[in-house]
Amino acid sequence: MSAFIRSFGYAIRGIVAAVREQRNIKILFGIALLVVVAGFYFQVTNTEWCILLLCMGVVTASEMLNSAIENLVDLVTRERMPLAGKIKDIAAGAVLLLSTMSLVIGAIIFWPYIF
Ligand SMILES: Nc1ncnc2c1ncn2[C@@H]1O[C@H](COP(=O)(O)OP(=O)(O)OP(=O)(O)O)[C@@H](O)[C@H]1O
Repeated sequence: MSAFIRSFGYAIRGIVAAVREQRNIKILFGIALLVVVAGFYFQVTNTEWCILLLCMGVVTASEMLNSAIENLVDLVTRERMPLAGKIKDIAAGAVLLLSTMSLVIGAIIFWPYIF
């Protein structure tokens, strides 16, 4: 059990490190807060809450994984290398893809409440 609690502590430390290091994650937390406020204001349904929470979790987690990959690449090499750049670009592309999808999902959910 103590090993479980310890690994939970490491994970929390990882979240804190990612938030401190990555400006994008701070922005994502800000957007998530706005979405939560809008969700309460428009009183979205339970299903819509689940979809919104899933989107926020997936986008934030993908940004954290992107940050971990960037750190790993920098650990392996600080030299400018095409492969290192490609790895970082692919990881960043994954975040962009999920963020765009989540933006569209958010628009689909909130559009009928706003207009
Ligand atoms: N080692 C590298 N070799 C080649 N291209 C790189 C390398 N590191 C980063 N890049 C390119 O720069 C982009 C941004 O990378 P990253 O966010 O790590 O910033 P950086 O260029 O390393 O500079 P900094 O970390 O100081 O902001 C990557 O998506 C990639 O295209």
